[in-house]
Amino acid sequence: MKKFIRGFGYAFKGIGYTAKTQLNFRVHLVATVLAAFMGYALHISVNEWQWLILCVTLVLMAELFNTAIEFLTDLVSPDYNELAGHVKDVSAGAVLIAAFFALITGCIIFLPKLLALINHAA
Ligand SMILES: Nc1ncnc2c1ncn2[C@@H]1O[C@H](COP(=O)(O)OP(=O)(O)OP(=O)(O)O)[C@@H](O)[C@H]1O
Repeated sequence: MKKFIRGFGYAFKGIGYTAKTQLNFRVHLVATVLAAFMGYALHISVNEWQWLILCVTLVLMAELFNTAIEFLTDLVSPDYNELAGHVKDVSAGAVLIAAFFALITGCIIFLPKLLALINHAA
């Protein structure tokens, strides 16, 4: 049981280290807080909350894996190596796809509500 709880500590340590060292991860955390605030303010449905939570999970997971891959690449290939470059580029591509999915989902959920709000105010 102690080992199981210690595992959580290591996981939080990894997330904390990523937040401390990676600007992109911090940007995604801020975007998460903003999306949650907008979801609350615009009264999105349970279904929409589920999509939002899926987006946040995908993006943060992709960013954590990308960071781990970057660290590992720097460890095994500190000098310039074409393959090491490809490894990092492919990994960054995965984050981009997750972020793009989140952006499109965010537009689908929030744009109609924001437009309705603007129309109502006009
Ligand atoms: N060892 C290397 N060999 C060849 N190309 C590399 C190497 N390290 C990085 N690159 C190239 O430089 C790009 C940026 O790498 P870098 O390690 O700076 O990552 P980053 O995305 O800027 O993340 P961070 O700012 O967190 O370090 C990579 O995507 C890759 O194209």
